[in-house]
Amino acid sequence: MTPAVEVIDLVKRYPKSSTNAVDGLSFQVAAGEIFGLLGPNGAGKTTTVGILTTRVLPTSGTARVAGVDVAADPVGARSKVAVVPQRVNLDRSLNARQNLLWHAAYHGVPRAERRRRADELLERMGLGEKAKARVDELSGGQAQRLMIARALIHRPEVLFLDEPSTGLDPQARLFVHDRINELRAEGVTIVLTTHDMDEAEKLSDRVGVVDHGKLLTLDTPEALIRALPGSGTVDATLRPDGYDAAKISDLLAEVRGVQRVEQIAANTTPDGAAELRLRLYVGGEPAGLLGPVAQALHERQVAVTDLSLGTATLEDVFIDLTGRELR
Ligand SMILES: Nc1ncnc2c1ncn2[C@@H]1O[C@H](COP(=O)(O)OP(=O)(O)OP(=O)(O)O)[C@@H](O)[C@H]1O
Repeated sequence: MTPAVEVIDLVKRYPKSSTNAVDGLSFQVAAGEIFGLLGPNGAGKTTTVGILTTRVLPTSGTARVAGVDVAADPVGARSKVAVVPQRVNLDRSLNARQNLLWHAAYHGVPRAERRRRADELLERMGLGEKAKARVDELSGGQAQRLMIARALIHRPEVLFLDEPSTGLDPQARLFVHDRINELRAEGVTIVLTTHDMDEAEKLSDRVGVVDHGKLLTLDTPEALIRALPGSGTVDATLRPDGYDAAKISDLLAEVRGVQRVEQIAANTTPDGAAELRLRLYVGGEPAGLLGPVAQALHERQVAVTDLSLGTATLEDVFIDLTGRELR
């Protein structure tokens, strides 16, 4: 079966830049899949999506959507894809329904069909009451839903969603997630770029993590979490009292069963005491480590304010791959 998205050795260097924004990227997305494209700020995600949606010209390499080469046949490619950008780019001179009708006309949807599809999509996106509302009268969440409706009007095979739930309240976020899952069930392929690891873990069949324009890993969220050294965790909040963080980390790394110790935060509490939060990644059952960890800290007279169990998440995988430094 033809992949919905196919990227081979893709390179993009912007004019006057000394580095490649996309640097030899290769991956495939199967038809009907929800694929999460993740990476820190500046990793090259928007550029990659820009190439796949024909808004950015690649420097070299190949990019295909639904089997169509985006460089050789941009018009053909545009008929197969749709993109929902992060920023609202609706036409403010038109009402909600007119935005959809205009877009349908642009894509050559037959006149009689345009109205039917527009009304159906307004209903589906919970905007039935807002058909005649001007764009300025829509809330951020409603505008976002209207952009999804607009993207779907020409029945694209691949839908690119850029940060689909940034700025949405929890209800709107759940609503959008339900619609995304529904679209997948209908066979639409979805490429999602997001910084929300919880969203990526929940929605994506597979995720690819990119940094500096290169693919670092690609697999199902479950497999990536399982592959993380120590996928169970113990979070410890401590009062280091004179010990430095590195020393306490070394001490805990020696507790049997602890595979890796990561410093999550070092703060000062409102009463002026130093507080340190560490995450211990453990190989086996993390509950069995609570006693030994508490004991090791007690022996050094380090006060513990909280010890709790957790399992690793996609966020842990992401941080493990891309580090904690701010971009
Ligand atoms: N139009 C442009 N001209 C020059 N450089 C650009 C342009 N657009 C992006 N870049 C650079 O290309 C690199 C990749 O940027 P890109 O926007 O693709 O990353 P991203 O992963 O989408 O980041 P974010 O998560 O912040 O949206 C960055 O170093 C950025 O500064």
